[in-house]
Amino acid sequence: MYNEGLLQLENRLLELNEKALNDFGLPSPIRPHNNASDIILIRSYDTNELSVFINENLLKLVRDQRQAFDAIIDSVLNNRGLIFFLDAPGGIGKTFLANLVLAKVRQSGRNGLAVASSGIAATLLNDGKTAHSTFKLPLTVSLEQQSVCSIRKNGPLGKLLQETSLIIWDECTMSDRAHVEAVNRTLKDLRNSDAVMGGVTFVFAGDFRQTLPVVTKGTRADVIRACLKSSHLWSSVASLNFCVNNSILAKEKLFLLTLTAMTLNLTRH
Ligand SMILES: Nc1ncnc2c1ncn2[C@@H]1O[C@H](COP(=O)(O)OP(=O)(O)OP(=O)(O)O)[C@@H](O)[C@H]1O
Repeated sequence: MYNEGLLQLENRLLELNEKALNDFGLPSPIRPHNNASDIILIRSYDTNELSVFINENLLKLVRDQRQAFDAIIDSVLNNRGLIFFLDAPGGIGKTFLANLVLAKVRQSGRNGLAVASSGIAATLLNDGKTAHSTFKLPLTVSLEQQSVCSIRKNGPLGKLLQETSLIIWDECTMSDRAHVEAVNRTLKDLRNSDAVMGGVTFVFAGDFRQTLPVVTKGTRADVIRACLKSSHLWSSVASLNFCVNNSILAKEKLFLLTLTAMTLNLTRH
């Protein structure tokens, strides 16, 4: 019990700032691994469960979603390191597609990381976390500084990012581009690569029609300047556009009509 407590504490510390208990003068837990730096901050997935999930949902993809799915999976499986942006209005199925892509990549035994700009959006992704916690993003970034994330190359998180084949960043349109640029610099350094995002297949998802980055006391021009679209990285991004998902809209319309009918019935009595 005592050892289990220490293990859990140390795992959390490693996740938060890559430090072990003995870095703080506290007793170290006994681990099945040789040392704390061997811990890989990655979950192992049940491939049977993933297969069931994929089989259930792959056939549901509409044409545009399927094309996007194939393009992303092709980039991952052939190590093309392409950068995509899932461009569609809210409710059209970006998160649905993202979860399916993650399942496919994880089922193939590769690492797929899911992050989102907000905590709520992160909970909708399978094993998703916030971009801030995953990339250890600096709290204050400015476009003038060449900020990087505080991730050690030989630490567990550094190793994980070197081995990752796919990163999905949902609701990226809410993030300041300085954060995305800091991640780009960090991945290039960690993966010893000059390619954008260090050569990992990267999928941004979001909707510029929804919330944009918040710039304290900023003008409209400042907000536009903070947008991902204003970044030099944007020229490397391939947009995958979704049309309106008719089948889903039809169901939603039917649901709304049923609700309206029920409300009218209630008010009549
Ligand atoms: N091809 C599909 N088949 C069945 N259901 C789908 C499909 N695509 C999306 N959906 C469903 O539609 C709803 C909205 O999808 P989703 O949350 O992925 O949209 P989104 O584009 O990420 O929205 P937002 O930008 O608001 O986060 C969800 O309930 C999802 O399960």
